[in-house]
Parts: sequence; structure tokens; C-alpha cells
Amino acid sequence: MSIDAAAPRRPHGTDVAVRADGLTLRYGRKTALDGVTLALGTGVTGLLGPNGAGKTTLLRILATALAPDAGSLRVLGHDPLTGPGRLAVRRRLGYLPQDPGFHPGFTAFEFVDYVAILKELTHRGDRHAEVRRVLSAVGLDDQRRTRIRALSGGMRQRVALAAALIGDPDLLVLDEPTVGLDPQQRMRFRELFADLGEDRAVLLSTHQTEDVMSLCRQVVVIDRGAVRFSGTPAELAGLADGRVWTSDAREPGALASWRTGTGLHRHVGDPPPGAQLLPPSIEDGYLMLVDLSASAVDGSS
Ligand SMILES: Nc1ncnc2c1ncn2[C@@H]1O[C@H](COP(=O)(O)OP(=O)(O)OP(=O)(O)O)[C@@H](O)[C@H]1O
Repeated sequence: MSIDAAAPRRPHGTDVAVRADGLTLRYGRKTALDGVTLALGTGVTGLLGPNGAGKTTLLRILATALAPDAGSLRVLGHDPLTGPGRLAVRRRLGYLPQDPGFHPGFTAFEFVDYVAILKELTHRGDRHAEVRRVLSAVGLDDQRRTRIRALSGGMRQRVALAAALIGDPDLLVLDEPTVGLDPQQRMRFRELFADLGEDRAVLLSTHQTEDVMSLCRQVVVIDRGAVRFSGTPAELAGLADGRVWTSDAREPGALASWRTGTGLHRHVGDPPPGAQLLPPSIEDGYLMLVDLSASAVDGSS
């Protein structure tokens, strides 16, 4: 099959790339997802949540690497809980897992080429052109022949992203894609994701609220296996409107309180009378939502 045959133009008018309803998943006695319901359309959606919230579990289900115990799912118009549906989704999906499982002896080119073969790009010339295209898209033209064991962590991350881009997928599921990247590469990746999100759905989990602010059309916050928020980044920041203030000292009554680089303290919660209010960031909105008892901020909450 040639690249063209493997990558038909994505259908127009299919606004909802993913629709999940009541997704539940348990690892033994641990409930990792507890009735997750969401819809993802064209554009970049950021998935935020504390460590252990269930982000990777959710992404693995959407990427067909894991089946939920309960709930229903449509991905790109298919049901990935059936054999034929799963195959159809995998053909049109790009997935960057948290741990891509590189063979360190492969060169960057060989690894991405291997993924391209698995994606049924069997015509050698077309496939190699596609491998060069995606390696170039992530800025690895000069490292094509370098063995993965000799690449830095950030460069390996770029190889993994290149593999996810093979075949110009209609849905990109990216688990912490900007981890380990230097600021210049992070900026470059944001631009690449924004371009990719022009005409397809891109879901990325991240702990970087700046990533969400600068490139996401939609943001979903999950905590303890459930969706706590779904809306625009501005709406997430808006949750903390009138609830962020600054002062000289720590405020034990605040939900979160931390010392900033200026020496002043920033607080999120119920401000005392006369407090000097600050415009909220999406991080402030996020802090209003998640269970901070599980992850103390600066030891003060
Ligand atoms: N294979 C597994 N066996 C048992 N428990 C698991 C397994 N994988 C994940 N968990 C648990 O399920 C919960 C959700 O984990 P998950 O990796 O989805 O969270 P996450 O939001 O991606 O976290 P992080 O931000 O730290 O990557 C956590 O409590 C985790 O300990």
C-alpha cells in the first residue's frame, strides 16, 4: 500500500473525533478512571491533572492500547472496542506514549521506518520519503543516522513524536510530548502542534500550563479518575477570578500559597478583605479544581 492509499484525506465535517461516555478502568482494586465522559473536536486539547489522576490511562484507552472495563467510545467514527473498529482507528491514529520503548541500537531513521512498516506503508520509496518528512518536521534532519542510544533525552522525544506523525494521522494522542525539551524546541513543538490542530484533533497531556495557554483551544482537567473541568483555557483561568492575591507573608488559610521569585507570596483561595487581587492564570484555575491535599504546594496547604 502506498502512502496515499494509507492516508486518505480526513473527512470534512466530522467535528467530533472522540466521544467517550462513562469510561471506567480498574487496575485490580485501584480505580484509575471513574466514569470519564468527554468529546474532542478539531484543534488542540490539553489534558491536565495531578500525578496519578488517570491521564496516561485515558490516553492509552483512546489509543486502543487498553480496553475500559465499562463505558462506550467512538474514535474517528469507529468503535475501538471491536476488532475491526480497533484496526480502523489504529490506521488513522498517531500515538506518542510516555515510554516509547526504543530499541537503542536503531538509528532514528530505522526506528521511525520500523513504525512506518507497522503502519502498513509497504512501498519502500514512499515510506522512506515519509520518514524523512516527519524527521524533518521535528528538526532531526542531521540526526537521521545517529543511533538512539547516542541521542539526548529531548532528541529521543523528538524521534518518538516523528513516529507518531507517520502517515499524517487524523487523531494525535500525545502523552507529555514536551517533556525534556529545551525552550527553543518547546516553542517549535507548540507551533507544530498548532499547525497539526488546524485540521485534526490533537490531544496532549501535559503538566505545563504554559503549553495549554499558548496552544490549546480546549482544556480538560482530570483528577482522581474523573473529569473536573472542560472548557477553554480562558474559562479555566476565570475559575480563579477574584481569588488570587498577593501579600508579603504566607497565608495559611489559602488553598495554595507560595513564595514567588520577587519575594512576595501569591495565594489562591478566599482572599481576606482589602487583599491586593491579581489577574488569574490557568494554573490558578487549575489549583482551584484539584485535590491539593494529595500534593501540598510549598508545604503550606
Ligand atoms: N499497571 C498499573 N497497575 C496498577 N495501578 C496502575 C497501573 N498503571 C497506573 N496505575 C495507577 O492508576 C492511577 C492512574 O495512573 P496514570 O498513569 O493513568 O496517571 P497519570 O495521570 O498519567 O499520572 P502522571 O502524571 O504521574 O503520569 C494511579 O494511581 C496509578 O498508580
